[in-house]
Amino acid sequence: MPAAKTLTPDRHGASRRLHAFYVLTKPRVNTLIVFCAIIGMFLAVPDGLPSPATVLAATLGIACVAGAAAAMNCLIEARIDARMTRTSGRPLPRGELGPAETLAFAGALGGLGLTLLHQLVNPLTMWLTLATFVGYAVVYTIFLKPRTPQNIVIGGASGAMPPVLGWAAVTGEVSADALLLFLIIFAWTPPHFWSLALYRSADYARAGLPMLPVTHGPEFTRLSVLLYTCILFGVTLLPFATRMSGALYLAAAVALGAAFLRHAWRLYTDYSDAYARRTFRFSILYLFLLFAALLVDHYLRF
Ligand code: HEM
Ligand SMILES: CC(C)=CCC/C(C)=C/CC/C(C)=C/COP(=O)(O)OP(=O)(O)O
Repeated sequence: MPAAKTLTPDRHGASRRLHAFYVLTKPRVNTLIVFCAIIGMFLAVPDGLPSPATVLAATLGIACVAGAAAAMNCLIEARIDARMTRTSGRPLPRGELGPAETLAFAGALGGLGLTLLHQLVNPLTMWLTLATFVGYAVVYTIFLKPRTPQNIVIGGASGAMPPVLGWAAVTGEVSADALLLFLIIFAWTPPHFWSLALYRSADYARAGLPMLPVTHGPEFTRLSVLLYTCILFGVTLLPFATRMSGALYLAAAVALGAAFLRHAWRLYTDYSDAYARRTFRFSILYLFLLFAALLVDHYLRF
C-alpha cells in the first residue's frame, strides 16, 4: 500500500527524533539524581511513609527540571561537545536536533516540571528546584566551567541539591539533616568528576576547558581526588554522629568509604587510565549504595 510506504520512513524519523530528545536529558546521570531526591523524601518522614501523591508529583517535577537543565547544558555547549570524543555523538553536534527546538524542548519540560512542583507539591520546592536549574545550566555551564578548575567544586552545589529538594517536597522546609545529605554529595562530586577528567584530559585540553588535570597536571589531580575522598569519608560519618542514622548505615558508610579510599590511594600511587575509569564507575556505585543504605537504615533502625 502506497500510504504505508510513505509512512514508514517518517515513523523511523519520528522515533529517532524522540530518542534524540531523550538523550538530551542525560537520562543516566539524572536517574541517580532523581534517586537521591526520592531517598530525601523518605528520610524526611521520621516514622512511616511520605504521601504517595507527593512522592509521585515531586519525582516527576524534579526529573523534568533536571532533564531540562541537561538539555540547556547540551544547547549551550554544542560547540564544545563537538570537539570532545566523549560528547561528539550528542544530538546537537550530530545535527539531529537544532538549537531552536532544543530550547523549546527545554523550556516546555522545565515549565512542566516547575508547574507540577508549584501546583502539586509546594512553592518552596519549586523555587529550590529553579535555583538548582540556574545553578547548573547558567552558573556552572556558562560562567564556571570555561573559567576555573574549581568549576565542579562550586558547581557541585547544584548537583548536591536533589536530597534537599526531596526533603522540602515532603516537609515544606529544609532541615539540618537535609543539609547533611547535601554535604555528602558535595564532597563526593570532586572525586567523581576528577577521576573521569584524568582519563579524559586530552578531550578537555582539545576543547579548551580548564579542568584540573589540564591546568594543574595529573599528579595534583590525583592528590586532590585522594584528599576529597578523605573529606567524603569524614562527612559520611556525620549522619551517624548526629543520630540521624544508625549502626547499619555506619557499617555501610565505613565499608563503602574504605573501598573508595582504596581506589583513590591506588589512583594516586599507581596510576593508569583504566584504573581511573574504574574509580569513576565505582564513584557512581558508591553513591547509589550509600543512599540505599541511608534508606534501609531509616526503616530497619536498631
Ligand atoms: C557538577 C557536578 C558533576 C559533574 C561535573 C559531573 C560530571 C560527569 C561527567 C562528565 C560524566 C560523564 C557523562 C557522559 O559520559 O555522558 C558523568 C557521569 C555520571 N554522573 Fe556525574 N557529574 C556531576 C554530578 C553528578 C551527580 C550529583 C550525580 C548523581 C547524584 C551524578 C551521576 C552521574 C552518573 C550516574 C553518571 C554515569 C552516566 C552514564 O553512565 O552514562 N553526577 N558525570
Ligand atoms: C533541577 C536539577 C535537579 C538539576 C540537576 C542537574 C545537575 C546539577 C546535574 C549535575 C550532573 C551533571 C549532568 C554533570 C555533567 O557535567 P557536565 O555538564 O560538565 O558534563 P558533560 O561534559 O557531559 O556535558
